[in-house]
Amino acid sequence: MTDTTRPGILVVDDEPRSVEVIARLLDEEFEVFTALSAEEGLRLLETEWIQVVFSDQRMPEVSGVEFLTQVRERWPEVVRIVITGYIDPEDIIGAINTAGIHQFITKPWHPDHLLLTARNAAKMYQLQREHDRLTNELKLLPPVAETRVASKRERVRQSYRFDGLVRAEGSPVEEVCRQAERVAGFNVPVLVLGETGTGKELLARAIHYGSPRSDQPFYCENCGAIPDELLESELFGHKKGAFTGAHSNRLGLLEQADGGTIFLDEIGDISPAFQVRLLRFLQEGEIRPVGSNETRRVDVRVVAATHRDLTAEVKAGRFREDLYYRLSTMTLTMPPLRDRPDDIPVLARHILDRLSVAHGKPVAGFAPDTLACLEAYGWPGNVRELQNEIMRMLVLCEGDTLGAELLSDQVLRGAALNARPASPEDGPLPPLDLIGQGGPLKSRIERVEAGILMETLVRCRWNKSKAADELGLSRMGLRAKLERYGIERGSAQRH
Ligand SMILES: Nc1ncnc2c1ncn2[C@@H]1O[C@H](COP(=O)(O)OP(=O)(O)OP(=O)(O)O)[C@@H](O)[C@H]1O
Repeated sequence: MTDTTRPGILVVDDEPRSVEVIARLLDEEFEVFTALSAEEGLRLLETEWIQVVFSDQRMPEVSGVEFLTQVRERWPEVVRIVITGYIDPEDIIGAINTAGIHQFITKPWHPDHLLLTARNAAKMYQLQREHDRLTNELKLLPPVAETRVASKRERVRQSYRFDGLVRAEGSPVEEVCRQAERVAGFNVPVLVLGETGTGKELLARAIHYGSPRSDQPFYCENCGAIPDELLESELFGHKKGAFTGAHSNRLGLLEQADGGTIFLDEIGDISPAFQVRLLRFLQEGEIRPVGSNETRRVDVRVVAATHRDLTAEVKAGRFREDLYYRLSTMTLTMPPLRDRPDDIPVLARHILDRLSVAHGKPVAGFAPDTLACLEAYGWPGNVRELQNEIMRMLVLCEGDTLGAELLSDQVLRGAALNARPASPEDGPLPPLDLIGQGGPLKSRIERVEAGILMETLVRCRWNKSKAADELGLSRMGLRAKLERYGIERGSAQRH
């Protein structure tokens, strides 16, 4: 069985004696594989975990550079080194361009030099892998204004702290974060429940970056709507030829996340067969790539999430009870945005600041009636939908404030419909079904304004001082507007 703790090195040379000498030299520190031809070398690359290739330049069938060009095409991450008897500057440039050669070693080589080259190459492989991982994580990062951190890693960590989950004081999200912070330090699985867009993934990242594993990788896999075979190969990896299209070996995410955390989103959607596969992994801590006979032990913390009611799924027999208990040592629930309306203005402000910096479009903020609508709307898509709405408004905005006229019909209409009277005698529902109808912008805006006035008065139980305060109007200003729109308590609005 391959020793995955030592870097794998492949030595290719048609001279058995040369191969043997190099192998003996490197054997103490590396897992060494040897091949007497390029063809044999390619076969080994397909099946073994190899990070560095040393190849002789002069071989009968293909040259070292030609062989390493093929290696580059199929395994670009592998570090490639040529051993050659002569050095011609033009050959070097050609080899660097076509085969991406990391280094040339000239014959006769010194053992110390060869060993040092092997060590540096293995280190380079690791650094490159780490770099790729951080770049991937940074791609997913929300841009953070005013954050100056020393390193990329620190930037990632800073962005995903628990206070990166924006919420108002006293929000139910505070309690969720408190519990998550407590469980972060324990090496136990966490199940995050909540509707789509509520911030489950953000919470999972905060758990990882708040845990002792924070220096290790964090990977996400969306398990929903993806066929079993693909999911299996994504998570567990596969060997070349394991199925049609498996052109090369592939390292699964569970192995890549070794030492760190994997976030399995939409876990409630996995098939019964895959539930068994996952349960086995959780019980044994071992993975076996598709098409391979070898198992490997990995240490990965699992944070799973679903928008489904998983206990109901268990009761209905669609989700295995044993897997449910394995995953849910600690269960956290992200509340929907409509159940935490106080978070809306804080989140809206945060999102607007972030987007206006990211898109270089400074705006002062939201008009009071815009905020009132944002707070009244139900947000079935939660924070993600709020983000999209604000982005849309930012694109359309021509002034320096986001006015209600920029809101989508959906939000305007939904906000109005949600603004139910506190009791029947408090008055009629605002006639905001008119909003969706056509007409010149000015009259549509007036209809929106009238609706917002009505909604605010209903919510403030017709306390006009409170409504005026909330709307940022003087009492006189409010009265003028009410007269203009013919709004009074107990009467149907005339617009
Ligand atoms: N409290 C919050 N503070 C700041 N941003 C948030 C917050 N909650 C969610 N977001 C943002 O909203 C978007 C959706 O969040 P996230 O992807 O974490 O939700 P989710 O519940 O995992 O969604 P899904 O179930 O659809 O995968 C992300 O861009 C995230 O950064």
